[in-house]
Amino acid sequence: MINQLQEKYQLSLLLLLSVVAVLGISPFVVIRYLAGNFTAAIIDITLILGIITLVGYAYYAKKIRRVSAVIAIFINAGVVTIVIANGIDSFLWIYPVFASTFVLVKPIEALGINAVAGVTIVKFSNIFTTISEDSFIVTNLMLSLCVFVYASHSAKQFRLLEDLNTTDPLTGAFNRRAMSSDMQAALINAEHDGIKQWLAILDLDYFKRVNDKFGHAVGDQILKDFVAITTSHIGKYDRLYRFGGEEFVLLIPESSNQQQMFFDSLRTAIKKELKNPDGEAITVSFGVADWVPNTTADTWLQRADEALYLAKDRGRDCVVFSDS
Ligand SMILES: Nc1nc2c(ncn2[C@@H]2O[C@H](COP(=O)(O)OP(=O)(O)OP(=O)(O)O)[C@@H](O)[C@H]2O)c(=O)[nH]1
Repeated sequence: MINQLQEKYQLSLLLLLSVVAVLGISPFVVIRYLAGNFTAAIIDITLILGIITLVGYAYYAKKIRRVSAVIAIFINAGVVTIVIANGIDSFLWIYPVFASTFVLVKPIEALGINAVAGVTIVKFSNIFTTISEDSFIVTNLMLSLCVFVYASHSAKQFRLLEDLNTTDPLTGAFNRRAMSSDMQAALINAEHDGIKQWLAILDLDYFKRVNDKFGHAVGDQILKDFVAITTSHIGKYDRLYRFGGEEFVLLIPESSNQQQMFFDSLRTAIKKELKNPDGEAITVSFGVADWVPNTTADTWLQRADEALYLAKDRGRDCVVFSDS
């Protein structure tokens, strides 16, 4: 859900790479055919059709990572086959293919795939009667290592960008952007498989008094403590978002029928662990709405907000469920 940015980026790279590959390989189908080298022409056509099919599948099925890995293996197998079949004439294809592998899969996986392809070429092709085996190995190692360093660095930058894009800088909870895309995914899943899902708005009680009495910096620390405590009590797939100010949203994508107990025990745990500097408990009010057919992001939040309003009205420090 959170990896949408990465997925979009990977898909655009995949499309670009496939266009470059198709434009680059297509002329060779004609050249090999005219030269009477039908095996090479058939391998080239297979590569082009394979790449178009796989990229088309990735685009429509949205299985970008898996298909990228298949394409990486496919083009490496293709280059190995063509170098073994066609010899020195096709040798230079190794370099763009090995470099492209780093665009398709994780750097360490690309190193592995390239290593297998390189060793296969060394073992089975006859190109080393024309070129030096040492040069082949050293130039490939240099290429792979340089691209490996670049790709690793770029992957790290991407993770950072993704964190900045989806995380609230003060508390470390997910932000509203992440919440919107996760809610859309949760709604699609619920609509598709009918699994009950829950959305709760959690609002710290009388937080203004905390700020007024202890100052904004202490208020900030309490918000961070709240996130740390809540996160430690929720499930692996449950997600906490900062909705704004001292309001947070908890999205529970799959759940048992024990929701009343779960939210109450979470409320009690927060009350027990979240304290102001005088040691007094800070309480939280919960407004909870379950997923019902035809729920939209807006109606879901609205129902949870109405339940929260009732929780505040009933004296705070309690859980109120929307009655749909
Ligand atoms: N320290 C700090 N305070 C914040 C932040 N965001 C919002 N607040 C404060 O949260 C307080 C919210 O106050 P109110 O909306 O009146 O709510 P409340 O005092 O919690 O009262 P109830 O919600 O009715 O229980 C305000 O004082 C805001 O300044 C933040 O990032 N840091």
